[in-house]
Amino acid sequence: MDLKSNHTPVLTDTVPITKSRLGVHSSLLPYSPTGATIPHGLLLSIPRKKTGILGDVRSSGWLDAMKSSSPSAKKITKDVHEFASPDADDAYSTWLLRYPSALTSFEQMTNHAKGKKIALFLDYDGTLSPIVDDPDSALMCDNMRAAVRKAAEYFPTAIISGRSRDKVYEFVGITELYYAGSHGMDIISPVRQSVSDNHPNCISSTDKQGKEVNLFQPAAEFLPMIDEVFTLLVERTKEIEGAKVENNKFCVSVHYRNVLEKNWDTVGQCVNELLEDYPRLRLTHGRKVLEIRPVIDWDKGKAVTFLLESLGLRNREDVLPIYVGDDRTDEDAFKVLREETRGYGILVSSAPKESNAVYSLRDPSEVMEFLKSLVVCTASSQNGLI
Ligand SMILES: O=P(O)(O)OC[C@H]1O[C@H](O[C@H]2O[C@H](CO)[C@@H](O)[C@H](O)[C@H]2O)[C@H](O)[C@@H](O)[C@@H]1O
Repeated sequence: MDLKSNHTPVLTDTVPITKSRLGVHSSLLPYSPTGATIPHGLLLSIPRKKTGILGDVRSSGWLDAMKSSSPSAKKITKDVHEFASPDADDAYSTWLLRYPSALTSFEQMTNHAKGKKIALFLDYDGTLSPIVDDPDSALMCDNMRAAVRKAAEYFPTAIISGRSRDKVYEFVGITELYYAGSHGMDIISPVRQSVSDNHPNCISSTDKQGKEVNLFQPAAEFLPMIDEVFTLLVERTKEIEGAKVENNKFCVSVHYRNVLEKNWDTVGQCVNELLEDYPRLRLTHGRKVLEIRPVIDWDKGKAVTFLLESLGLRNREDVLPIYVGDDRTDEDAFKVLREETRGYGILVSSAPKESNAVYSLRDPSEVMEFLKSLVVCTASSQNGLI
């Protein structure tokens, strides 16, 4: 299977992803962990600096990063579907040459996948549910739920979300799936001895149905810190109309989708100022959201590898992982698949953007169509092999 296709890997994260890359700091403070529970290999060395000079901070980029963090759902709809200009259409068509639609390339994809077992990895927000103004109302529709449930009958299927694992489980509500919350920092996976041997933070536990599982929480020691930061951010942003702080267990999201653009810098300042006091936390950008997370070397890409290993599917020539996602955090997973030249990353986007994905889908409704097609195609062949 040739996954290199006709384009070379690209770096997608045009917006800086760490505090140091945001230009917040100008001198380097090596990260020194105080906790003992994180395996050494997971520690990220993030250069940090304490400055407090917010003028410098602003001029060095985080406000630009906030502004460029994905068009709103309304804007996408307007730009692409309702009043799409010929220029926008042309740009999207040109972009599709580099990231072909997984629907129009479906036959080609399944031909490449012949004889392989598919493992499905799905992001939640913007992939299974459309982006909406209120994060608590981002429910997936029943048809999508049915499509995911059906897919899980044929393929091992995992949801990997920035949300807390409990929250995403509440939204999805399908017991047959594997769930990774907090951008992969909270995973429930099948019991497998080799995995718990390799990952000291992996412990035996039981899931909601009482089944024995492995629970992997590589940032467990950060829990009190994240709670503290959540409480402080709720307090400090309470005067900013429209700002919303979400506790995602091992990370915190600060939403500014509903904040007037003129006040975005106030949101950014609040977050960056607070982070000055937490050198073991870092900042990443999502879709109109600032995400605060522990400085550990763990992301959605590592979560995919972990889950493949837990499912006994890692390093197997007969396994084809497919990851569908829309966000910058999903790029880590696309990258892993691309670098290992196995599997397909599928970017969900209605607007052209750089990605490590190989294919694209326009929106969640196309994701649903894709999942249904995979099931139909697989059902018509033998034993889950296509
Ligand atoms: O990894 P994901 O499952 O894609 O989660 C990423 C973040 O998604 C949510 O925020 C985004 O979706 C909201 C609902 O559509 C939208 O209002 C918000 O602007 C988006 O950023 C979620 O609320 C975050 O906590 C997740 O980190």
